[in-house]
Amino acid sequence: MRWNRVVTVVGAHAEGEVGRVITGGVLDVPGDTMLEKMTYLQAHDELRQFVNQEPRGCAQMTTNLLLPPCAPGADAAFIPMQADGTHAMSGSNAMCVTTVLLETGILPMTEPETVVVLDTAAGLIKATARCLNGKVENVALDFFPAYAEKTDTRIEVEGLGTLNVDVAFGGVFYVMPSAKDLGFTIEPDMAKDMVELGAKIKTAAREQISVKHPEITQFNSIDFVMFTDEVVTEQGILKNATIMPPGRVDRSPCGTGSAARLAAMHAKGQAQIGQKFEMRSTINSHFQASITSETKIGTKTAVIPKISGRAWIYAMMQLGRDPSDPYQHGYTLADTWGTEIEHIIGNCSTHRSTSNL
Ligand SMILES: O=C(O)[C@H]1NCC[C@@H]1O
Repeated sequence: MRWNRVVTVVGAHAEGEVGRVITGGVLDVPGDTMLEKMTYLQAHDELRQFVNQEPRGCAQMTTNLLLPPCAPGADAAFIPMQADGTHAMSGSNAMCVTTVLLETGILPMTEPETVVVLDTAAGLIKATARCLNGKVENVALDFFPAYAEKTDTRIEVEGLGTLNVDVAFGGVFYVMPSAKDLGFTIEPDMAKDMVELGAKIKTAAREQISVKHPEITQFNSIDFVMFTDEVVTEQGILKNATIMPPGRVDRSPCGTGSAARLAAMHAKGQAQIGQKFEMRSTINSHFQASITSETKIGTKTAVIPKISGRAWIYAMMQLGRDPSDPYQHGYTLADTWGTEIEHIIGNCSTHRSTSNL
């Protein structure tokens, strides 16, 4: 075998959402902060294309690049790379990264509890892993501040008319329509319909609502639509369905989406500090969610969410590239990758990358 590129990847999922972790083959990324490193990767897309695009990847997953931390006091850092690009933070992926770090021994595991501080482009995340007999049984994430940009705001959506939505930041910006307002409940057989509805709602929201994080001004666009639903409201059992490019449903209850939802609920007086919620996904997996305290982002009232869930390792793999492979950067096609992203076929990448990653 004569590969000219090899990347070691650990396959993991958190409550059903795949978050693979690159543990070898990439030394570092230029930048003095994780925000700068994320920005570099957004401009030099080769690594993401190599690991996420066909034949080595697929649209329904994230590949997380594990890096040394930049922030003092952090133990590790990660950057989520998804089908539409590189993002600042991800809850289900933070659970996968923490589980991989401890179960593969990159960081020492202590029982019954190990704390891992993760550095991300959106800020520091304290991950508390409950460990038993070498297994990470649960990862509780103490998020950075989440806040509601708008609550109960109306948008006009093609084919749907006027829709009431919340918009909030939980690590990325979410627009959150209620499934009930649209006449459905979040169930597996609604996945395709939610993807189609989500595309229209995201277009409308991006056109009609402007967002800008008060402190990290680079965060200035709505990334995901997350449909919200109630299962048993009185018991705090809720449902989330995050629609991700190029057109698929998050298999987890969505950590950053749950954080954003808690911020919107708190702003509307529907969630109090310490109140516990169970966030369920379209496949009925679940996160535990609560607000630990209130804070400020600039002049905006914000909350500190705590989101916890389980992750499992399912594979150890090496991804490689033969010099004669005509698809050095991989490829995508609209049948499964949709039309929102630019398709790359053949030996060239749309971003003629100068990166040496
Ligand atoms: O849990 C989360 O925050 C992630 N799950 C997929 C979409 C988000 O990145």
